[in-house]
Amino acid sequence: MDHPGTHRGNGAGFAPPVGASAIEAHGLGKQYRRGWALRDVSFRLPAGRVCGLVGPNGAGKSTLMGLATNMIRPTTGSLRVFGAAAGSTESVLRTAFLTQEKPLFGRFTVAETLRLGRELNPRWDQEVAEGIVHAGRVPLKARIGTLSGGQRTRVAFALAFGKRPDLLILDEPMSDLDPLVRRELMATLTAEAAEHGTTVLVSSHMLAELEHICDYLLVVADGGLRLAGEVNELRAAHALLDIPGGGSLPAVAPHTVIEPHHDEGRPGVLVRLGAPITSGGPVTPPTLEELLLAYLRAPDAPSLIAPSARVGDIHDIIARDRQKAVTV
Ligand SMILES: Nc1ncnc2c1ncn2[C@@H]1O[C@H](COP(=O)(O)OP(=O)(O)OP(=O)(O)O)[C@@H](O)[C@H]1O
Repeated sequence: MDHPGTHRGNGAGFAPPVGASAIEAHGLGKQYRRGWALRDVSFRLPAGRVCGLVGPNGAGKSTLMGLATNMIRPTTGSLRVFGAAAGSTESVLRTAFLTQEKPLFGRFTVAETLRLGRELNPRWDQEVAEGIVHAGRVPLKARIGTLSGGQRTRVAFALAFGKRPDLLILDEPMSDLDPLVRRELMATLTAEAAEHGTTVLVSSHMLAELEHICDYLLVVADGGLRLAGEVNELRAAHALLDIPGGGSLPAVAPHTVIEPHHDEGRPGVLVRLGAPITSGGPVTPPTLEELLLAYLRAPDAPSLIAPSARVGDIHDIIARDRQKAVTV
């Protein structure tokens, strides 16, 4: 079953509707007894993106994913999935969630587990699910309880992909996989996302790995959103600048220094650009990993929500109105 506003599975790639949001959060917050796990978070994740969710331990990543899948109820604010309230039938049918725990029935065989997936999901794709299981040579007759941790993860992946979700949320799903299997499942992930236009939100501490698969980024720290936007727009908003002689920080004004950066022993800084740089040769944007490390190491740096990730942005509203006019 296709959904309004999506174009799916023609094998020629996917162009999400202009302005469509997979996730939109407004003033989202979650307070536990010990304090706020997430506070006043507002952003949108445009449909069709593969988005990395990054942050230090305890930053609020799992909480955000729990809120997006209605496993956790917000204390403040709201979150919508493709325009529907998190937890509504529509958002549940369109979302697959894979956690670190991967709860599966130990007594079920792999085949029975996939059959359950088929019976519970109207859009089930048996071929995709079996393909993922077969690629790891996991026997369909094996009981889940007898599988290794990595094999169980593979079955959980098969269930998630077999559901043919529009939004796939992965909470550090690959921590127990060997490097070759990680690579294989990452490749499956990006191929599936590109072919079917699936929006992916994946949390990971493996920054170098995210660089290969993500075109969008959310960085959380201490319960707040620090960076949000397209990888390219976030990288282009920053630069690595040499500081000749090693001193003179005023030379980097009007930019915001995020952190000192030493490239092959040359003193420099990673800055958020406050104005275009017109002199001094080409500007080097940081790699995604350099950018993420800088923000993780500099918790006091001001947050940056790029235009594409802002909610209530006038351009969004205009684009969405245009889209509505086209689809009416
Ligand atoms: N059920 C809960 N009860 C109380 N506090 C909680 C609960 N779940 C999470 N927290 C707290 O909320 C904060 C955010 O936790 P969360 O699990 O979202 O972080 P995370 O970014 O996913 O961390 P990690 O990278 O370690 O998995 C932490 O301080 C955590 O202790």
